[in-house]
Amino acid sequence: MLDEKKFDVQLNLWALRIPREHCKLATRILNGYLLDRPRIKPVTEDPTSDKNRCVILSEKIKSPELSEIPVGKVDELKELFEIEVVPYSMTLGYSYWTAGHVAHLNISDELLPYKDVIAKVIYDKNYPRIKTIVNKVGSITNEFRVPKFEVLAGDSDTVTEVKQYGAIFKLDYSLVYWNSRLEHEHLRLISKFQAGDIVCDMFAGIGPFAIPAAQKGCRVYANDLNPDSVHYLKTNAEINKVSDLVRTYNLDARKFISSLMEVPSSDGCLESDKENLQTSEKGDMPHNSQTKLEGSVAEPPGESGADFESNELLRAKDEGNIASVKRRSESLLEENGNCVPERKKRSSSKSVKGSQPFNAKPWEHFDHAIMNLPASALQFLDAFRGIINRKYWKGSLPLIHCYCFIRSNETEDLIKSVAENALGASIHDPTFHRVRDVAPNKAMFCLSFRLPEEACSDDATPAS
Ligand SMILES: C[S@@+](CC[C@H](N)C(=O)[O-])C[C@H]1O[C@@H](n2cnc3c(N)ncnc32)[C@H](O)[C@@H]1O
Repeated sequence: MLDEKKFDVQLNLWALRIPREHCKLATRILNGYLLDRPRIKPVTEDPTSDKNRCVILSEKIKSPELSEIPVGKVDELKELFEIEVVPYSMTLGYSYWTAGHVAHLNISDELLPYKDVIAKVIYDKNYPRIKTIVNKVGSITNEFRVPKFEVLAGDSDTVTEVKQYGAIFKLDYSLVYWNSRLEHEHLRLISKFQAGDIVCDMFAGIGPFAIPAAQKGCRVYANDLNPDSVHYLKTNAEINKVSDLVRTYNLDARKFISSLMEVPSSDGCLESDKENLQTSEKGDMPHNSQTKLEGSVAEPPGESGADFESNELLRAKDEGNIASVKRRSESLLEENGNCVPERKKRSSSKSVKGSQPFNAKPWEHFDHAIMNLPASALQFLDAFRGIINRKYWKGSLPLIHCYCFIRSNETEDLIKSVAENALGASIHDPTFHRVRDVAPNKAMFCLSFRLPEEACSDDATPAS
């Protein structure tokens, strides 16, 4: 008989008891220092008074002196209200420890000799709810950020489904990147977007930003270099019924953004479209030459885009042609097989906010770029140098959300200067949002800023 009590984990934490009207601001100030556990909200009712709330602090806050929180933040709170620190205990019981049908273990070195026994017990006690037990092996070194797992018990099928904020994500965890701990962050960033916004997700993975953004009514250009991620990105757009708002690409991020920003020539067709046509006509690329350079157009089922994708995109000769092939498909979709002169096309993307179908022109406007590849996204900022053509651009410049790591011996100013060097321009009013600690001396941050005007100047050279 399974003793469910054995699964209990007792958390002895600290919380701040604060007037409810200050809750929003206080949680913003305490960003990075709040309890960070999936499915648990760090703000709860105060059992002693409905005028207050309890803001539960992270497990790393060890004492009521709050010495782990920077003094500046504590001072900011003190200006708002008198700080009252109270002990806060909670038990994460058997029901908390939900799992998909795969249990991921990260067995420490000293327990490795017992890994098979551990796996067997978990498997026997939880089958059929859990069908596979895996253990993470080594650290992630490959460019697609895919961890290696060994199957310790059960079915070796590595395809699974997870749910986040009402969206379903299908994935093969042996082939693609996935991290359930980013759920809050995905949600936080999407909460900044408006319906109708145009979003470029440069390192989209299987879609945890792209899908909920589309569910909110944003139009999303989603790209990933890993062809398996793109496969699941498309699948997930279909499962969540947002294919008409998500366009998927399988390119290097620099190539992706520069292709997307390519302005069509005056006759409404891109120069590279013409080259593409020639390539297709010559037929020097076999139909089945689908490589990781495939770009795809996620059109609603039954639209003419489907044929276009299967016949034309698979023939695309190199990465540079992909977006232009895609854009030509937009023209084709717009007017039944003909490239449409600019004047006949619909008006600017901004004027169609929230409308269907997906008829954006990213070289005229996009609102947000998401760059979640924290180990190197800062270096990819050079991709924005000189890519915006002021002659065509409408409205304000886009907001860039660039994820990065900051070590304890580094400062936000240092990271800002790394970003500025890559951009070739000064960044004004950046915000740093602390996402989570990833190691004792290293935290993941999201650096958000508006693309500086300077980065659009003719002197800013595009990245090669
Ligand atoms: C940290 S994951 C983030 C995935 C997703 N945005 C998320 O939040 O879960 C980074 C992704 O970038 C992709 N990637 C790595 N190098 C890339 C490149 N040069 N261009 C485009 N995508 C790349 C990887 O395949 C991986 O899916």
